[in-house]
Amino acid sequence: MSKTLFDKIWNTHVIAGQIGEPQLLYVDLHLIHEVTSPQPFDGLRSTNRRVRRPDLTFATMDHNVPTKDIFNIQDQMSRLQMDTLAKNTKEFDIPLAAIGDDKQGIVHVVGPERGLTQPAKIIVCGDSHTATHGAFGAIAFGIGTSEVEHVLATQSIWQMKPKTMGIKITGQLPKNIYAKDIIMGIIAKHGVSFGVGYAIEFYGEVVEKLSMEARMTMCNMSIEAGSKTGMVRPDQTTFDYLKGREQAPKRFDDAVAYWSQFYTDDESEFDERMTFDVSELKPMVTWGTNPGMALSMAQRLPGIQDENDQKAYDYIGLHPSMKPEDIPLDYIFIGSCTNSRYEDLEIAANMMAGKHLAPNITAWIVPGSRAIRNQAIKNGLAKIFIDAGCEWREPGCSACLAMNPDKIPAGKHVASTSNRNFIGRQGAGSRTHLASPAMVAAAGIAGHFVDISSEDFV
Ligand SMILES: CC(C)[C@H](C(=O)O)[C@@H](O)C(=O)O
Ligand code: SF4
Repeated sequence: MSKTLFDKIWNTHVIAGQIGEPQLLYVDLHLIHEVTSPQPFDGLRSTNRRVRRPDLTFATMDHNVPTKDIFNIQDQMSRLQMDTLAKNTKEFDIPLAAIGDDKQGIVHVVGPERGLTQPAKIIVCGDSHTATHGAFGAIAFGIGTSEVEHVLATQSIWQMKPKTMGIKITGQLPKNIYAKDIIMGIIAKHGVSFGVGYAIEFYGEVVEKLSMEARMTMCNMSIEAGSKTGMVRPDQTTFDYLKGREQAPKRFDDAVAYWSQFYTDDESEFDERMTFDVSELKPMVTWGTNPGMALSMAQRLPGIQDENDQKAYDYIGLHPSMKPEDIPLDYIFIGSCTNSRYEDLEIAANMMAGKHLAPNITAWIVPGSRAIRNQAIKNGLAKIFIDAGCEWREPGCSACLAMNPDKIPAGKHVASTSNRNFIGRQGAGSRTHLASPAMVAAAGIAGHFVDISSEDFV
């Protein structure tokens, strides 16, 4: 019988339970960060249990890292969370990439970078953007705090099997249009909850040509469509990315042979299907307070349909029928697990090379990991950013959610490569406009958003 990629991985991991009820699944990789792990470890201690597979668990520090002066953690809560993670990982023998460490970075950036994220695995983390790892053809999803404890203790998790949705991406990607625009375009069209209850697989000719970095950006934002899991079939691009990475399988050819069995046999197997054509896609930006409140550079800000729109407009300080070019920007932020990988920085640096930021703009460039940071310094990207007038920071979540000193001030507008534009997300009263790294970099130079896909843009 033909099966989906999702079904094949699921079926190889069921330990107990029947379809239609929660099933117990084996977990191949458990990623941990400082925010959602303190209680689970307390739970283990209070019941005198150990971590079942510390070797399949990996911890990093990301949310609370001060990206300017990494060891100078002023905030008491942040410091407590970091110290607690260091203490817990030591006590339970879990590998930790602490601040300053070569392997440290945003959890969803370092998993793939180390080669821990691999096809056909089940990967969990107490973090909603775990969907990112699905780009490798893994089932990867965020879990709650009590589930983190369960996985630590048993290396397994109870889950209801979701339905599957195939999103076929067709057409030709226009100039300067990226994976970020595709996923933002899909969410703008179908809303922030169409994926609830579904595991999404992205497929089709456009996806096949995307780099691993771009696939990660798409899968990362599946959660913003309500789906806990976004995935892409593993292929040669996936295998080439993984080859030679620190934690990649040593018998690599055998691994590739195994991974190659994991694909959707027939698209008619999806419970739900949709198609998204990118040929006419324009750069996307958000105007409101959820990722679905977005428009393309060819549109004007929408009219007020309901109370939610009114609230969003009141918060964001804009008005209907404005052009996206007229959104007054104060900051640009290039970072987060959506868009802080080397390729993202390279695209942004290309936009900024030999140019300088507009006088109204403050820019923070925050690489997703120390490895990326080092590579960007070595290859001259950091210099381009610094010469353009940007602040070049240390790796961490930074202004993506402002759980650290990187906060956008109240009332200020930021063009951001992150994934959420919720009220207060990037600092109390901050006003977020999500976009691709190329768009955000170009906005930094121009001082406002510009249509980088237009013929006139050079
Ligand atoms: C802090 C963490 C639990 C949270 C998440 O789950 O996503 C954060 O990473 C976010 O992006 O909002
Ligand atoms: S970068 Fe942002 S979205 Fe990603 S894990 Fe950190 S806070 Fe969450």
